[in-house]
Order: sequence, then structure tokens, then C-alpha cells
Amino acid sequence: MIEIQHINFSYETSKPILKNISMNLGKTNENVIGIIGPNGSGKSTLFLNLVGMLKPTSGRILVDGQEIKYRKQDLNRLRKKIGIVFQNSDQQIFYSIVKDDVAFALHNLRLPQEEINLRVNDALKKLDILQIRDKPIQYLSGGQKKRVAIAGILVLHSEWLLLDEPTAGLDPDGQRRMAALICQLTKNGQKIIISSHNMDFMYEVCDYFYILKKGQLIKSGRKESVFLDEQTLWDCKLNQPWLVKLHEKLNLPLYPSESALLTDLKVKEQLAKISREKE
Ligand SMILES: Nc1ncnc2c1ncn2[C@@H]1O[C@H](COP(=O)(O)OP(=O)(O)OP(=O)(O)O)[C@@H](O)[C@H]1O
Repeated sequence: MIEIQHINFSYETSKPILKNISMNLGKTNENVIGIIGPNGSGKSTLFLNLVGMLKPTSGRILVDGQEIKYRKQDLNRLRKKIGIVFQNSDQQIFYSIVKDDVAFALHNLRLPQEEINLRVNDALKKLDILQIRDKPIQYLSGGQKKRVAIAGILVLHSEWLLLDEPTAGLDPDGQRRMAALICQLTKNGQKIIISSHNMDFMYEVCDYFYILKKGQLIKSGRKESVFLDEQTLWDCKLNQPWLVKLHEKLNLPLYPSESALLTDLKVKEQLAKISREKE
């Protein structure tokens, strides 16, 4: 569990960025947590505080009951609990060949080569990119690079995975594959925290949300309650997902996902009825 207790953070002393944020992540059984908010609300800054790359100006963060410490060996230990994938994959790709890059952090942990090979192949399989294992990274597409960056974190077997804008630069097919990957990872017990402006994607994949605005936590709750609060979404310049709009404007049930809607026979019946009436 990650307990964030009244943290404040500033890059410059006169300009507070995170203001008295408290969250208990992983307390209940939500698997995928969404952090949403307008540009500059502090989402990435919060992520960097969670992985110890930034230190709160005041307040504290506890991971499994232990307060984060900032010595090198403590931060290495923390990486085994919380891994982060940045918005820009180039920020965390260091080697020119896929398999070498994915293995990078494992060499730092001084794991035996056999174990490294196993973990690398396993992560590449999970991400469906085993076929590019020996390819130079410079020839990969943006979507493939994103997968390589995620593989480089998955090999650490961290309990928590932080994904900052995981759909940035991905086409619709890449976005669907990313949603499927997140779903698959959570089935295997991975805990995930995502920050994104893509509300349709977030609604599909996350169970529980925190909304930040100007560095303050202004709302939290299960996805239905957060996305039915039109006023707060409007105040934070956030879109309502299309499935929530269908519910509100057409009085359809509130479907948790596109596939739930498509498989709902009642909807199909309604559509058939409408088309019969039109004829
Ligand atoms: N290295 C830095 N030095 C000074 N200020 C920074 C730095 N990084 C971010 N900021 C400022 O901190 C605030 C929060 O930025 P942050 O990137 O955390 O927001 P965000 O919610 O992730 O934004 P976005 O949705 O645009 O990615 C912004 O005002 C930003 O300008």
C-alpha cells in the first residue's frame, strides 16, 4: 500500500505545485487507479514524488508502512516496489538494441544472466514484441518504443507500475492494445496507476480516480461517481467519456466498457426496434 500523507511540493520556493495531498493507494481492491486533471495540475510531479525522484517539501510517503528514504540503496529498493514509465519513451531508452535496453535495470541489480534472459523474454512476450528482440531501437515506431520502455520496467517485477500518458502518440489500434495489456497485467496481480488526458481510455481501464486541480486533490471515487459529476469535470476542463454521455443523453445504462455495451442484448434489441420504426 502507498500512503501519501499531507505532501506539499515546490520546484521553486515561492511556487507551490502539490498542496497538502493525501491518498491511500491500494487500500481497497481497486487494481487500476487513474490520476486526472488539467495541464499543469501536478500529475507528473506527483508520480516523480512517488518514485523518489523528487522529495516532498513537507509531508511523507509510506510504501508498505516504510517512509521513502532517499539514499541510493533505498531508492534501488523502492524501484522494486514502484516502477515508472514516462510519457516520452526516449527518456528511458538507453541502449541501441531492444533486448539490451530491456535488460539494462537487471544488470544493475546484478542478477545472473540466465535469470535476466528469462525475465527479458517473458516481458517481451507479455508486450507482444518478442519478434523485435534483436532489432535496433532507432528503427522502431513510437508504439513499439513505448512497449520496449514498459518491458524495461516490467522486468523489475515491481508491485506497482506508474504509467504517465501511456496512450500518447498511439493510434487507435495501439490504444486498444494498451488497454488490453493493462487488463492482462492486472489479471496477473499487477497494481497500476495511470495519468492521462484520454478520458475514454481512462474510463475503460481504471476503477478508481483522483482528480487534481492546481496541485490540490479535489475529488476521488469510483469511476461512475467521478464521471457523473459533470460540474467538477467541467471545472477541471475534463471530458465526459462517450459511454457516460450515452448514459446521460440517451438514458442507456451506464456501461463500464465498450465491450459491455456491445454485448448487451438489450441495446441490440433497442437498435433493432429503432430501425424497424424508421422503415
Ligand atoms: N522541472 C520543473 N521546474 C519547475 N517547474 C516545473 C518543473 N516541472 C513541472 N513544473 C511545473 O509544475 C506544474 C505541474 O506540472 P506537471 O508536469 O506535474 O503537471 P501535469 O498535471 O502532469 O501536466 P500535464 O497534464 O501537462 O502533463 C506546472 O506548473 C509546471 O510548469
